[in-house]
Parts: sequence; structure tokens; C-alpha cells
Amino acid sequence: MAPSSHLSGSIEVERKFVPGPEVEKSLYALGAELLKEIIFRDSYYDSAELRLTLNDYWLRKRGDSWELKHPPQPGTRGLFGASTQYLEVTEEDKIICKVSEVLGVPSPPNMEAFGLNEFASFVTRRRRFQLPLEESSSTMAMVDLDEADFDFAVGEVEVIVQTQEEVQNAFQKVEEICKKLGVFQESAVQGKVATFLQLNRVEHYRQLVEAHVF
Ligand SMILES: Cc1ncc(C[n+]2csc(CCOP(=O)(O)OP(=O)(O)OP(=O)(O)O)c2C)c(N)n1
Ligand SMILES: [Mg+2]
Repeated sequence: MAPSSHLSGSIEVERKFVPGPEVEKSLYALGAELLKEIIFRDSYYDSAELRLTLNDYWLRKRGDSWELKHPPQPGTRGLFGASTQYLEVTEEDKIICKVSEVLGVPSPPNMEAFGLNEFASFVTRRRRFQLPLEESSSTMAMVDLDEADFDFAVGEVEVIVQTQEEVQNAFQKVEEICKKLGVFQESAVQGKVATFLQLNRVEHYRQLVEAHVF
């Protein structure tokens, strides 16, 4: 394993779940607090050859801000069993740098100059809960209950860590929380993007399944 390193973003360890009718009750019973309710549009982009997503790179515009999610180690998958770990990059110059690397093109002056295509766009209504963690550490557990505008609901338990060494512990933590909430499922639960593609972009979805990204 790579030594502790300064990453260009935080590592998001997440596990998705199907939100049953009891999940909110379970959240409050565990001492969760509703932090915020937000509505945002995500628009996802890729090259014509789907170079980003076939490499598990997820470039989106959330509201007015660019965001890039990708596996922490190049050449690996962000998927870990039914949980995921992704680095999230939000600084535009770093995003430009990474995207040009994956596309194999020189860095342009701005994101628009890549000439990428939008392949998915949808609005999410998110309720974000914060869960108290037993030990006194800098990590936080968040639970998101998302409803997308294409009639799809999904939940997510998320723990943010700063180094690769903390990832294993975070995987355990998100599993434990799912179990306590009564939403633990062995197999991976499909998220909004995968579901959107399955419904609207069948060929793109097929290629991602074939490449073992989904
Ligand atoms: C279970 C699973 N999830 C995602 C992927 C691929 N993937 C990785 S990142 C990614 C982009 C979407 O990330 P996701 O966490 O699903 O969306 P959202 O919850 O709106 O973003 P957040 O607010 O948490 O940043 C995808 C599809 C996969 N292969 N398998
Ligand atoms: Mg997520």
C-alpha cells in the first residue's frame, strides 16, 4: 500500500442503500441530525469516446462548480465490494490537469475548451443527516437521502478521510452504519448516474458494464 500521502482532495468512502420507509425513524433513533435540505442539478460530461467514464472518472457540473470524482490510485477501480472510495477534486486547475491526462490532450485554458459532451443531467433533492461517531476523531459520518427528478430515490452513507490508511476503517464504519439503519445489503446498490444511463443511454451503460466500471 502507498505510504501516507498528501492527496489533492479528500477520499469519500460511500455505500449506497435503498431507502425504506423506516430509514428516517432509524436515523433519528441513532441520534442523527438533519443538517440541510438542498436541491441541485448535476450535469455529467465525457469525450465522444467515453474516455473519462470508461476509466471511472466522473466529471460533473454541480450548480456552477466543476467537480471530478476518480479512484484514489490510478488504474484501480473506486469500487470496493458494494462500497466505493473516490477522490473528489474541486479546484478547476487541478480538474483540467487530470482530465487532460486521462484524455491524452494538452491542458486547455478552461474546462469548456475540452469540447466535452453532456451525457446526463438531472436534479436531486437531498436531505443530509449527520451522525455522531463514537470515537473522538476528525472523521464525520453523513447520510444523504436523495430523490432525483427521474423518479428515483437512493440513500448513501459517507465517511470522508484524508489518507489511504484510514480507508479500511471507513469501509467498516459505513457498513456498520448501514446495518444499524437496517438498510445493509450485500450487493451494490445502483446510484443515480448508473440508473439514469440505464434508462436513457443504454449503449453507454452497456460499455460501462462491459468495462466493469458498473
Ligand atoms: C455503487 C457505485 N457507485 C458509483 C459508481 C461509479 N461512480 C463513481 S462516482 C460516480 C458519480 C456519481 O457519484 P455518486 O456518489 O453516485 O453521486 P452523488 O451522490 O450525487 O455525488 P456526491 O454528492 O456523493 O459526491 C459514479 C457513477 C460505481 N461504479 N458503483
Ligand atoms: Mg455520493
